[in-house]
Amino acid sequence: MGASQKDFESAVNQVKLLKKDPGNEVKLKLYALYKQATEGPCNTPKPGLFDLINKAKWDAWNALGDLPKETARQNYVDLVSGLRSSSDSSSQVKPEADKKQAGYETLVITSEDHITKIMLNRPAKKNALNTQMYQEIMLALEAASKDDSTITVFTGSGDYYSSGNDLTNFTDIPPGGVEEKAKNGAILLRDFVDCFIDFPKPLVAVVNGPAVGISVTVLGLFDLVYASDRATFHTPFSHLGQTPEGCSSYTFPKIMGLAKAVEMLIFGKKLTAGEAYAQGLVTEVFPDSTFEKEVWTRLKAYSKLPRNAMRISKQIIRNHEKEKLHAINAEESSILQERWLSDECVNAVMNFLSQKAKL
Ligand SMILES: CCCCCCCCCC/C=C\CC(=O)SCCNC(=O)CCNC(=O)[C@H](O)C(C)(C)COP(=O)(O)OP(=O)(O)OC[C@H]1O[C@@H](n2cnc3c(N)ncnc32)[C@H](O)[C@@H]1OP(=O)(O)O
Repeated sequence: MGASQKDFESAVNQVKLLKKDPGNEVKLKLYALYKQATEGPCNTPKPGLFDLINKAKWDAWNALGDLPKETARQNYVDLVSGLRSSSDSSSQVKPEADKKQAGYETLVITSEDHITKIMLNRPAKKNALNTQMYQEIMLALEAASKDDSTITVFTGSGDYYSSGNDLTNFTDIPPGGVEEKAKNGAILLRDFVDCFIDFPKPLVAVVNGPAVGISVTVLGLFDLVYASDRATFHTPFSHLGQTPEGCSSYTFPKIMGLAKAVEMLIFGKKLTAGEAYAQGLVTEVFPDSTFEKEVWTRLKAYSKLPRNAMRISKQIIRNHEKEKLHAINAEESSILQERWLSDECVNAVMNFLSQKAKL
């Protein structure tokens, strides 16, 4: 006799209680069997090219063809029963370490000793910048520019400083299509980088681990960059079919010379912290074991310096270039708007997303 509706419902509930993630392949099977058991053969339209996850789900369901509902129900119950026995023997605990200040979901912001610290806080995603994080950083910079702190510090939570732009930003296509997505992305990028160009107080990066993409390029707009010797600096733009942003097409050649900037920005050479220091992108490198202690001792001392003198000195140093930086930012953003629509970029992003797809 096949599984009853009650057995099936119970299996559906048991899936929610599994202690161990069964992995994408099994989740696809479960999804497909569930849909077949409850709705019958797949007859919904195939999702679009960019909609990777729903497309994978659709493929799995569609592959079941005309499998009868009863058989699908039985197969589902059998699959869940197998998963339960293997899941009971091992449990996976997801770390839940985020203590977030009210108002921000992707950042932890603290103010102490006249220092406003903005911590990127998506450690499970290596602090990749999703659209919410871009927006929250802009708000945080606006608030920090007006608060009573003397310096503002960026750092990352967990083992990464940041893995750069969240590549899932390229999914979730609006009704206006990919062109609208790219246009909005370029506006967001431009506004985001403008906030760094205009930030009036000394801006410090405490680079606690590897940094990728836009988290590296904007370092050219910071006033101090302290790095752990575990940090690396990587701008794999060509690999992603993309081009430099964050004003790096201007700041990097200026900071490190054309030859070294080209190695990073065109050929995607990943620098160690020592190399980044030698090339002038990093102010100082510290051993990882004493990084936090040394850096924060230093910053606390700096934060006691007179606020107005620091702010005015920054203005004198940076103001000549502001107009130019805004123009460069606008140009880089508009070039990227085109790039995001290119086959080179679409294929590279899809490659990453399909390897990492979670269902
Ligand atoms: C058209 C609209 C655009 C809108 C955006 C506007 C503004 C954008 C402007 C900037 C444009 C580009 C600049 C860039 O920053 S380019 C650089 C982009 N970053 C990358 O290419 C890095 C991709 N990630 C990796 O290569 C690897 O994850 C890693 C960082 C080397 C770490 O490898 P790992 O093996 O140690 O860890 P891994 O298992 O891969 O990662 C853990 C989980 O984190 C997720 N994740 C990591 N990085 C990203 C990322 N950049 N985007 C999305 N998700 C990321 C990864 O998927 C894992 O997740 P899960 O555990 O599988 O769920």
